[in-house]
Amino acid sequence: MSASPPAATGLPFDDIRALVASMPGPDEAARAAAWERQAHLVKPPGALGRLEEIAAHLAAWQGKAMPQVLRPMVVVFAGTHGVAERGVSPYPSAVTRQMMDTFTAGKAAVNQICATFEAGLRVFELAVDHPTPDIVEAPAFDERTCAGTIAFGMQAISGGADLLCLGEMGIGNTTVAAAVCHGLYGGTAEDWVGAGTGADEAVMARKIAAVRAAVALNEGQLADPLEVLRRLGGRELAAIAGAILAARHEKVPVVLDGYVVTAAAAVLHAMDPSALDHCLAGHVSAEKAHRALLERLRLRPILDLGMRLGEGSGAALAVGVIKAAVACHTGMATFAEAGVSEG
Ligand SMILES: O=C(O)c1ccc[n+]([C@@H]2O[C@H](COP(=O)([O-])O)[C@@H](O)[C@H]2O)c1
Ligand SMILES: Cc1cc2nc[nH]c2cc1C
Repeated sequence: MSASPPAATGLPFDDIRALVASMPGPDEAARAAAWERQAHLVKPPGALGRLEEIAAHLAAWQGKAMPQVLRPMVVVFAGTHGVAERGVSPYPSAVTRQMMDTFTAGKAAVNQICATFEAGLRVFELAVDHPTPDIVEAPAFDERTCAGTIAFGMQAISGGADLLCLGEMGIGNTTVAAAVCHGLYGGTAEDWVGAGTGADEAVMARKIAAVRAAVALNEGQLADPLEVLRRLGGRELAAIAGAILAARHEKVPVVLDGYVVTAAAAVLHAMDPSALDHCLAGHVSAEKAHRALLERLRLRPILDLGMRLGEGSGAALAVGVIKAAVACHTGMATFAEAGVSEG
């Protein structure tokens, strides 16, 4: 269930930029054919609401009028963060490996949700025993390692999935996600920091101070979104960006999980506003800034259940809705086939 840590590939940022510049667009003929079919299915037009949009989205990005979700895959990237030693989470960094063991034992929340919807689950370890440097003091990576970790994340689709759900595990990573958002979008540290796993007032104050200081350390160096990722991010965020990019090139639609995954996705969006067009937001998490971030990215969450777990749980839960959308699209009769009178 886990893979080895990222190997340094020597891939520089220019290669990542080239992959962003060469992203394929949607199959508009497949999208149009899907909407045409929806118009004839045995229901009042539009009566399946968002399910119809989801079916058309999958048609456009899988490139087939009759999309399928037979092999949904949830990929969880796990990383550790030097900044966690500043007391920005109620939990110790050791929980990251302990939770990986729990995923392997099949006993975490995401395991149960994947089993419920017959989704696969893969956990990729990203050198969990070697935290990235504290972003308040130094960049999280050098360019080669950051690009190598993005490349490593591209393996997420290697199993042949037809829908890729992205999740993460990493104590301290809601601080890192806030730093990335603050670095990309400005505002104040307070705008982007939330309670994560359940920060109290003292932890919140340390989080805000850490995010403010990390961004201040890099003042004048954050115009390039890949530099924001390199200086303020972490391994799981870099790998998630790579997975989103690889899925786009392989015609695999993506489902994003919570704030941390969306912050990683935002790096690609800042490089090219169309970079997330193949992505659905599985849910809006209870992390304070997630809703605002989704709005900024023009992503409408499928679910809004007050969850704030991470580990891909919200994206995995959305698989149930997405599977139902595809089942209706492909399995329903048309008015003519059912012999039902059209209005
Ligand atoms: O992504 C989210 O919306 C989210 C919100 C709250 C918590 N998390 C998870 O909690 C961990 C990070 O929380 P923290 O407090 O350690 O920064 C990490 O393992 C995430 O998967 C994730
Ligand atoms: C127990 C626990 C489980 C998690 N799953 C994702 N992040 C997590 C953080 C904690 C603390």
